[in-house]
Amino acid sequence: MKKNARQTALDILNDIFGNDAYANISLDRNLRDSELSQVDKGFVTALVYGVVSKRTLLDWYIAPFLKKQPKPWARTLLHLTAYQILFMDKVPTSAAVDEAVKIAKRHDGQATANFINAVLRNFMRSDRRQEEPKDWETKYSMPKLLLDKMVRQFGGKRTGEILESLEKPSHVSLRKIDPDIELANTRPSVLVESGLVADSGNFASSEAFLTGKITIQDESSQLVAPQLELKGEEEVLDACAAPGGKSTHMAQYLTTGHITALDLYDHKLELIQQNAQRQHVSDRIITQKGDATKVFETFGAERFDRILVDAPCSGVGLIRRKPDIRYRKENSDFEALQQIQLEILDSTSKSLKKSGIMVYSTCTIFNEENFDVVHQFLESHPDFEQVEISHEKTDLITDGCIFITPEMYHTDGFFVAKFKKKG
Ligand SMILES: C[S@@+](CC[C@H](N)C(=O)[O-])C[C@H]1O[C@@H](n2cnc3c(N)ncnc32)[C@H](O)[C@@H]1O
Repeated sequence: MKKNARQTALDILNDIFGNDAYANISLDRNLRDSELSQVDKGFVTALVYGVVSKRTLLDWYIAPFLKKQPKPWARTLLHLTAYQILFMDKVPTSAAVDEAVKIAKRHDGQATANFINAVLRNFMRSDRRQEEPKDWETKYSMPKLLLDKMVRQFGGKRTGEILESLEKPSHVSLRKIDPDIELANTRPSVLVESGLVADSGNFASSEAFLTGKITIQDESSQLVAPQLELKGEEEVLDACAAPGGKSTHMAQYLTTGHITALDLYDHKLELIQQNAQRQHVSDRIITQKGDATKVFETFGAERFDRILVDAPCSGVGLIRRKPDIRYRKENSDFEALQQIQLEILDSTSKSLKKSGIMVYSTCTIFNEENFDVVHQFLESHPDFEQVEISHEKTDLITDGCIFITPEMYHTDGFFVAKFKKKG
């Protein structure tokens, strides 16, 4: 039997919460070969991301109507249906409930179907729908660990603004590869010359994307490549390169120079190659499997003119696009990541030529992976100095670094620091 959209969404959600699958990967795996129409695939994607980003809140709405604790899949089915009732104006409530009851019956028989039916009907008859929780942990479905860290770093007011902005749908951000390209329903980015922004749209299947005239890359991430000050002939190391967003952007500035694009995994190196081919820069990008903490051992001293360390990080700045990130963090992750980030910088710094430029970037908003790393690196590497970054949008700059949080320009949260090796 052909699997319908809601059943597909439920299966993906169970994969995420039951098997710890990444939402984007599970969506891709389940939708790639599915017989669903494009509209239904869009519906599944909206359901999955919606339920993931509002899981705690949805549970708060249905909890008073649970006379017994449902099995995990049945609880997720209730979340899925409550999400349609509360947040999807165009979906008729009756269709959402009827389909939930059918799924429950197929899955576990009539008794469970009756239970799901009773919970949902009681929820709809109550005033609960008009209520809103006050605490941010529930209202924004944000785990306490992250919430506490945000409040400590940003204070209550700005944390509230960040959380509120994460609730709004992401923009689609594009990078122009053909500088003259004009695309309907897009507007120029106010942050980067290379950028175009759209409120929505499936650009990955557009002619411009497939022929390499544009690519999909967040505006904040497009701020990185210009910091390398590439003239064209440089030998560049991109130490953590996959899937190649920044390697391919840097390659656009090169003529005779090359980028060595390093990453740990073969399947990720393939993604860089695919991206480079589509964007017509594969002659300037050499992929290599390797560990960025061992760059010095692999490449030796003073080998590169420029180095980019787009480090593995907690990715908290990406929560709007990847809402499941919030459930994957533990305190020890932040400490471990800082250690790796410093190890990578230590090793790569030795392979940079004198007077060379090294750029460090992350897609997180927490100090311990950003400013603290910069301070510790500079303290232990007196042969390096920080280069102050400037930008016409002066609010992007904090202590000489680009530091952008998601509420400022509705982009991902991002950090960029720039260093020079003394001559
Ligand atoms: C933030 S992502 C890089 C994104 C990429 N620069 C881009 O713009 O598309 C970090 C990457 O670092 C890789 N990575 C993690 N640890 C690494 C290590 N020790 N050495 C090399 N790459 C590593 C991960 O596989 C991941 O692809």
